[in-house]
Order: sequence, then C-alpha cells, then structure tokens
Amino acid sequence: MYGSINNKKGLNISSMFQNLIPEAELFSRRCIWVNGPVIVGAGPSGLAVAAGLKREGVPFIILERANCIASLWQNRTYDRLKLHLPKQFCQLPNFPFPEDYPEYPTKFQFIQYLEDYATNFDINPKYNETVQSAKYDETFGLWRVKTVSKSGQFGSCEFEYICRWLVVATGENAEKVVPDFEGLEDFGGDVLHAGDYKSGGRYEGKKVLVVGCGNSGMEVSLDLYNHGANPSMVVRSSVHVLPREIFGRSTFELGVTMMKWMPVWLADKTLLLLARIVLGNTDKYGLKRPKMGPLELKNKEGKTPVLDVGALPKIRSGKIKIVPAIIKFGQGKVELVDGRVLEIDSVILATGYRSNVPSWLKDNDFFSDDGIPKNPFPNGWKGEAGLYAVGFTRKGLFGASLDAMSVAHDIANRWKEESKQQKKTAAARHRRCISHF
Ligand SMILES: Cc1cc2nc3c(=O)[nH]c(=O)nc-3n(C[C@H](O)[C@H](O)[C@H](O)COP(=O)(O)OP(=O)(O)OC[C@H]3O[C@@H](n4cnc5c(N)ncnc54)[C@H](O)[C@@H]3O)c2cc1C
Ligand SMILES: NC(=O)C1=CN([C@@H]2O[C@H](COP(=O)(O)OP(=O)(O)OC[C@H]3O[C@@H](n4cnc5c(N)ncnc54)[C@H](OP(=O)(O)O)[C@@H]3O)[C@@H](O)[C@H]2O)C=CC1
Ligand SMILES: O=C(O)C(=O)Cc1c[nH]c2ccccc12
Repeated sequence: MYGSINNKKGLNISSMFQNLIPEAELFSRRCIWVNGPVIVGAGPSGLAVAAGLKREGVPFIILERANCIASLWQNRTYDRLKLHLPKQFCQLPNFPFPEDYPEYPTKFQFIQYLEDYATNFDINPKYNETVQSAKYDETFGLWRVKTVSKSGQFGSCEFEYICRWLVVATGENAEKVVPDFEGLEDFGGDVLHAGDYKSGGRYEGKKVLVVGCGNSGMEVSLDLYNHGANPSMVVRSSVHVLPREIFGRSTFELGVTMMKWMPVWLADKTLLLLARIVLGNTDKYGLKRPKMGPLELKNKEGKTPVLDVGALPKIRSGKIKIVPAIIKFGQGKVELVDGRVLEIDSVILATGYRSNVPSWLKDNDFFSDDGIPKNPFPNGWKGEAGLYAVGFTRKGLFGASLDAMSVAHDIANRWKEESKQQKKTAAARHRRCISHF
C-alpha cells in the first residue's frame, strides 16, 4: 500500500525532493509515498471514507493521533451518553446498526458498532500518529503530510507522507474549548472539562458549577443531580431546548422532514410552537431562547439545540439551578453578573469544542479561521489540488456519511483515471523498448 523512501514502485522520493527539502530534514524523518489518499483522523468520518475506498479498491492510509478508533467517543464522553438522534440518522454508509439496537443506542453500543465497522471493512489506522502539518507542494502537485508518532522504537519518531490526495477528517470537536476565567487559578477545587467527565459518582454531596448549557452541560448537570450532587448551571446567553420527541416522533426527524417542504423559518416556527406545547415556556426558568430559530441557528452558526433527555424537569423543580454569566472565581467561590457569590466545591466546563485544522493545514484558503470549510453544505467536501473535508457539515453523523460517500467516490474516480494513465504510459514505454530490439 505504501513504501518508504525507495518504494516498491521504483519511485525514489528522496531524489525527487532533493532540491526541495533540506538534506538534514530529509534524513531526520522517514519519508513514505502513499499510492492513494492520506486520511487524517479515525473517527466516524475517517472510517466512513476508508470503507468507501476499500469498496472501490483504492489503497489509503489513516493517521490517528489516539491509540484507538473514534477517540472522541471512547475517551472524551461521559458514561450515560446515548445518541440523541434516532439510529437511522447515525449509521455509516453500507453497514446498518444491528437490528436489536434500541432507537437511541448507548455510547458503548455505538463504539462497538464502529469497531465492527472497522473490522468489517478491514480498516487498520496508524495509531499514535499526530499530523503536525500538511502542505501542498505545487512543484510536484503532491501533498506533504508531516507527523510525530509516539510509539516509535526510540520514543517519538517523525514521518513524512507524500500523496496526491488529502482527506481532512479531524472533526468539528477536535479540541476542548477552555475559556480563560479570571481567578480560576485561585479557585482551589477541582476543575474538569466535560470531555474528561465520566460520571457523577465522586461528586455526591458536592456543590458543582457547570459552565455552559449545550447538550453536554444539560446532561452533565442531570447526571450530577442523579448522583446526589447539587448542580448549578451557567446560562450566559440563550439556548433552544427542544423535546427529543414530539408526540412520539423524533424532533430531529420532524425538522428534517419539514425542511424538505417549507422554508427553514417556517419549519422553525412550527418546531417552536410544538416545543411550547410539549415543554411549556422555558424562558421563565432562565433558559431564554435565541432570536434565530433552532434549525437556522444550527445551519448558520453550528449551535446545536438541546434535545432534552431529562434535565428540564429537574430545572423546573429547582433541583438543577440556573445561574447567569460568571464575573470571576475566588477561593471556593464564584461571582456572578447578578451580584451573587456562590460557594462551590467543583467546576465542570461544558464549554464546547472546536476544530484544530488551522493549527496544522498550511497555506489553505478552503477552511476559515474556525477550522470549518468556507463553503456551506453540500459544497464543503471538496477543495482544490486533491484536498477533501469530511464531517464539517454541522449535521452530525448524518452529514459525515453524506460527505464520506461523495469523497470516496470522487477519489476513486480520479485514482482509477490516474492508474489507467500510468498503465498506458508504462505500456507505451514498453512498446518503445520492444521496438528498439
Ligand atoms: C458528546 C458528543 C455527543 C455527540 N452525539 C452525537 C449524536 O448523537 N449524533 C450525531 O450525529 N452527532 C453527535 N455528535 C457529533 C460528533 O461530532 C459526531 O458524532 C462524530 O464523532 C464526528 O465524527 P468525526 O470523525 O468527524 O470526528 P471525531 O469523532 O472527532 O474524530 C476525529 C478524529 O481525528 C483525530 N485527530 C484530530 N486531530 C488529529 C491530528 N492532528 N492528527 C491525527 N488525528 C487527529 C481525533 O483523535 C479523532 O479520533 C456528538 C458529539 C459529542 C462531543
Ligand atoms: N447525546 C448527544 O447527542 C450529545 C451531543 N453533543 C454534541 O456535542 C457538541 C458539543 O456540545 P457541548 O459540549 O454541549 O458544547 P456547545 O458548544 O454546544 O455548548 C457550549 C456551551 O458553553 C457555553 N460557554 C462557552 N464559553 C462560555 C463562557 N466563557 N462562559 C459561560 N458559558 C460559556 C456556551 O454558551 P453560548 O451559547 O453563550 O456561547 C454554550 O452554552 C454539540 O454538537 C452537541 O450537540 C453533546 C452532548 C450530548
Ligand atoms: O449532536 C450533534 O452535535 C449533532 O450534530 C446532531 C445534530 C445535527 N443536527 C441537529 C439538529 C438538532 C439536534 C441535533 C443535531
């Protein structure tokens, strides 16, 4: 599939790049030619592209910084997590969920499904390998992808992959967002990001401030309450809370169906009316709704509405308290914009995630500064010069699957075309050689 400096195809990458790469750099890294795309990230998006390529017979490699597939799901999610959308919107292409899975699989079932997916399509990522930079080399029309591998024989090892196509599948949630709060260093209690939170077991009897009211903040607050803690959740601006289901039908599915038949503003108005009937007025509990409707806000700004799985009744009954924005922390306390000072034992930052693409993809104008492709769905999967992006549609796993199918199909066509060309050139060379005899 791939070879090192003097690879099997006889292409001497070292001499090809001699004029381009300083000698010291060339020999400090192992240089590997990939006869096909390099996929960065072995989450659902990377796996789905890989499966599509396997089906088309295209060779590739996947580089993954963690030591497992789907590291977001395996390492950075809490135990009580279930998929929020019905399973038919979360399955990857050409591999349905097992029939006995519930409508909303648990995170453990989802991880098992992804493991089975990788096994089924014989996908073997290179683990512990972090992409540090990727740059398009215009002279040769090739991508140069530099990595640091943690599991090298000598501790850490550097590699450089050279390829025609680069698939970015590092996700919208690659890094934790950790805001810089005044006084947090003096707080003294434990501070955790929601990405490191597993369960409320160790918070029994503790006063916990949960910062942020997205799906993570809501569910962590509920989990804390269920484990005998006393949670207060910071809502600094506004949030759309919707029921997960409306009259027995998935709210997400209802939204998707409505958007096929009516403009997004009307679908939003209808959803909000139904949410009001099912949930009542959420404003009066401190959960002010944004001016923009939930579907439009998700499409335009990527802000996901909260699909309630039980936190709202606890907020209504005052078991989860809602508090406004933070001014600053002090030792064992927090000061809020309404002048209140709360004594707290612990802080959980449910303040979200961000893409990390700008930190490693060099000289590119396909992604904007926030690490999301500039072209909105459905045009954000294909860039120039063999660059592709999967899983940045703000449409969850459903959007990732659509991207993956387009990307695998497009690369397969180009790979087959180029292979045909190479065979033709080789045959012509062969004929010329024979005619010389
Ligand atoms: C708590 C939580 C729950 C969610 N629930 C749902 C849901 O129910 N339904 C839904 O549709 N969506 C959900 N999402 C959205 C989520 O983004 C998708 O489920 C899915 O994980 C996206 O897959 P991905 O492969 O694009 O990104 P990820 O799953 O984040 O995978 C990206 C991979 O790239 C690797 N990586 C990153 N940077 C580098 C680098 N420089 N070098 C090498 N590897 C790198 C990461 O380690 C990771 O393994 C949820 C998100 C969160 C945070
Ligand atoms: N089961 C599921 O399907 C689940 C899915 N998810 C998904 O994971 C993704 C990430 O969700 P989540 O982790 O909740 O992150 P989000 O980005 O959705 O929410 C972050 C929250 O943190 C708040 N925040 C950020 N900075 C500050 C600050 N300085 N002070 C106070 N509040 C702050 C934001 O407020 P503001 O809005 O004012 O910026 C917002 O309420 C989403 O797509 C979500 O849907 C998460 C959990 C469960
Ligand atoms: O949970 C997420 O992050 C998702 O991206 C899933 C999702 C995509 N579109 C939505 C609209 C409403 C609620 C959840 C989602």
